[in-house]
Amino acid sequence: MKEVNPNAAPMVRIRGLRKSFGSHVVLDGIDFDVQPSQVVVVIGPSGSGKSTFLRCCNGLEKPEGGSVEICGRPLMQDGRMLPDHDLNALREEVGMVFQSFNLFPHLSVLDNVTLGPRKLRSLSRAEAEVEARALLEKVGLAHKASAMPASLSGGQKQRVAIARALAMKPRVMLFDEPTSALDPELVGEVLQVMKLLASEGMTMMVVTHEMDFAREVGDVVVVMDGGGIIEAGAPDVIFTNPSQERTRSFLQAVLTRT
Ligand SMILES: Nc1ncnc2c1ncn2[C@@H]1O[C@H](COP(=O)(O)OP(=O)(O)OP(=O)(O)O)[C@@H](O)[C@H]1O
Repeated sequence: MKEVNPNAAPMVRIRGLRKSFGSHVVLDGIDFDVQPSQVVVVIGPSGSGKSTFLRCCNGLEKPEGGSVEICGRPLMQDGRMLPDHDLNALREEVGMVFQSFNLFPHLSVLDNVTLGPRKLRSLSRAEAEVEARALLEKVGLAHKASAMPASLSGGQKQRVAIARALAMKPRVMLFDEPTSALDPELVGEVLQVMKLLASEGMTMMVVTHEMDFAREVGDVVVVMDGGGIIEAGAPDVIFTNPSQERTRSFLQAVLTRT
């Protein structure tokens, strides 16, 4: 477990977060802090609001109430989002990786990674390419710089998506089921890159069904159900001695399935 400085300001501070779709309350007043360098793994049954929670943390979903702060700066307050210009600036601090990769299909791997820094960080093509090649090296794909996304495996696409998110130099990385769309034999290569980022001190929030990853890499495991966080704690506690019966039966169901 990483040392967490109790006096450090949280990297992500969430208070009273509420989100509904129509009459369906998905997040019912969530309070949570993510400390710098922490890896928070979010687990819970299907439909428990894990993705919605993550998406609220970078403004992809607009909540009805509550606040989210990134590095002390409000992304939303009392359910009101920042104006677009400020929201976009703050979003650059929060990288997001989706289940479905979301690469630009008409751009090469290198151009996928350089686009954001050129447009939003105002880097020259040459500067952006130097950084992008280093990131592709980090995710083990330096040799695929000129390839088109369609020629890559799912695991390779996801590693490009991670490199692309990192190219914006985020302070926090959000992963929404990054391995769920992958064939089982490709899951490991993506988890490996995520483990590397964790070991380098990246602050991460990860929604995943990969319980081994939650156990090995998570500093905190958050269990969601019924519109809220039902418990949160160190993986060894959550996995061996959860305080909630709902956590126990969820884990039992998941662990017997895998
Ligand atoms: N855009 C939307 N419009 C209407 N309902 C939505 C929308 N997005 C999510 N929901 C509903 O909100 C609830 C929570 O969805 P969410 O995707 O956050 O759950 P989850 O825990 O991530 O589920 P899963 O593990 O299956 O991905 C679900 O009942 C879902 O159907």
